[in-house]
Amino acid sequence: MASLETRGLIVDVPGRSPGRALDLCMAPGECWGVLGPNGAGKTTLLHTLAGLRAPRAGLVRLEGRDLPRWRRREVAQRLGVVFQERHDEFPATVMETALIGRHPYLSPWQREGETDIAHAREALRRLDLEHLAPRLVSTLSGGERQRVSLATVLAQSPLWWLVDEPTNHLDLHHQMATMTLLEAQARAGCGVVMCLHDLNLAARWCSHLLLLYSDGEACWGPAPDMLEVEALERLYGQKLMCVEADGAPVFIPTR
Ligand SMILES: Nc1ncnc2c1ncn2[C@@H]1O[C@H](COP(=O)(O)OP(=O)(O)OP(=O)(O)O)[C@@H](O)[C@H]1O
Repeated sequence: MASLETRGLIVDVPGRSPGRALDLCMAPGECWGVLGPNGAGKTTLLHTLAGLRAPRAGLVRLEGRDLPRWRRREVAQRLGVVFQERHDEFPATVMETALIGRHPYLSPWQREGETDIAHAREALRRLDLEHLAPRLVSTLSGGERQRVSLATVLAQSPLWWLVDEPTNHLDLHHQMATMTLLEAQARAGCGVVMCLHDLNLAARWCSHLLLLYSDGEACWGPAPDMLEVEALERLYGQKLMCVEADGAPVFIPTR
């Protein structure tokens, strides 16, 4: 019942023919990677799943109920979205930003309480950001800001994580730490849907994959079934070779 589903979903990518309707059934515990070339509609799909953008056709269903039938606050308690870039440049500190994750649980003029502050502190600790708590977000590096976005959703404790490029701007250590965090969320009973450009992160960490093609075609299923060299070459218009390392397939673009 805690599933996130789509029925006949056509995401609204302007100027594109409908392509294949998405009938996805994503369950808690699963980690979905959305792969595809630039402009294929990955971000648009994520925003549609979050109810931030209307689909061209079809519907999104959360816990068996159509998304528009939920109250916005109920959705915010269940779906956490990590956007690719944040442009809201309010002069807020790292701590104040993490506390925004608690707003779905507060009434409009209610101040954050001790539990909220404890959630935010713990989220900052998990993302290696404790020492930056009093800093203005506008003064942070790209990778530090990305970790603040992740910490804000962690403080929110959503059932579903919708993440656009989780490793954007992150160094190798923080890439691994972030993927480990998302995997731990899935193990703890959350669902994760993430757009990824790094095919190898997807191959290593995702239980399921959705391949979105430029023309609106799509296919999806358990990751091992989707990691076919030919399908991936067609997806990216790029020749690939595949080797195995550390127990996972590794795809290398050939020159
Ligand atoms: N408001 C808009 N008006 C016109 N075109 C738009 C609008 N929003 C998105 N698009 C177009 O829809 C297409 C899909 O965009 P989207 O951001 O979902 O792609 P993406 O797969 O996430 O790409 P990327 O890998 O570059 O992040 C793009 O071609 C984009 O230019």
